[in-house]
Amino acid sequence: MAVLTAKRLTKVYRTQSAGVTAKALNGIDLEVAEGEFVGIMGPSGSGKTTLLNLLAGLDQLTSGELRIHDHDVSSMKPNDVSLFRRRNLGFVFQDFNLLDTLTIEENVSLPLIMDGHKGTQVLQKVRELLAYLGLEHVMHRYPYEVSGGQQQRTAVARAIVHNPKLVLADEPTGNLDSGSATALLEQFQRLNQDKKVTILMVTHDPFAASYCGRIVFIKDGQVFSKMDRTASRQTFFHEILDTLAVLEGAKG
Ligand SMILES: Nc1ncnc2c1ncn2[C@@H]1O[C@H](COP(=O)(O)OP(=O)(O)OP(=O)(O)O)[C@@H](O)[C@H]1O
Repeated sequence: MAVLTAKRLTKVYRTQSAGVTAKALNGIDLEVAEGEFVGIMGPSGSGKTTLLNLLAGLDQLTSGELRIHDHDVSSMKPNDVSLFRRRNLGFVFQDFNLLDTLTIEENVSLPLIMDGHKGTQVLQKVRELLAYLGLEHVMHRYPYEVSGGQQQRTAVARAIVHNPKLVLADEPTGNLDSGSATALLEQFQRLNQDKKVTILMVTHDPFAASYCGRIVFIKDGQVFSKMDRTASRQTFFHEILDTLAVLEGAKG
């Protein structure tokens, strides 16, 4: 079943200077099925952030159709979009975005509390997840008292604690050292395989992308090519490097 279906998405930005427009997305089609781990790659300025913002309901499409879990997000009112986003999506950002005034455990509890859940039910679910992600020994600390890798795993726990239909990750390894990045990618892979979490990840990094099951390459606001992982991660990594070389070399 498709979790996300985007058809002919376009986004035109109107810049401050009168009459000047920038076409950031130019007819993107994208489909993500339940249980997939999909990567989005593309050169700087190709439209990755714009695409993610549209999928997240943080910005409005200029034209096209966007369905998430059979809801037509493109025709929802802004208030409905924010509620829909909170219930159905999870987010992991490059800079973690944790609240410094809350402990690790409280940060992860927040989505459930905001959704009206209370007491032991919240505590049990959060502690289970923290244990699964190897964070139980730091759960009473504040974000600035744990490592970057632990902060990002906390962000992952917060992104999935309410069982969202889709997790959107924007350069999640961008601020991590290589050891923590690898650990995070292995967690993503485990969550995807064991817990069937559906993930869409934007990344510049071919190593991070090699953990995905499928990559969609974009260039100049359009889909340039798609690639499925059919063999080992190492083989996929080399295939991604080859495609990036063609992508960077191709005239826009
Ligand atoms: N608010 C804005 N107003 C006008 N143009 C914009 C705006 N945001 C992005 N753009 C333009 O839209 C295009 C796509 O930008 P976007 O940020 O989506 O690319 P990106 O692939 O995420 O780039 P990067 O990898 O450098 O973050 C670029 O040409 C950019 O200059």
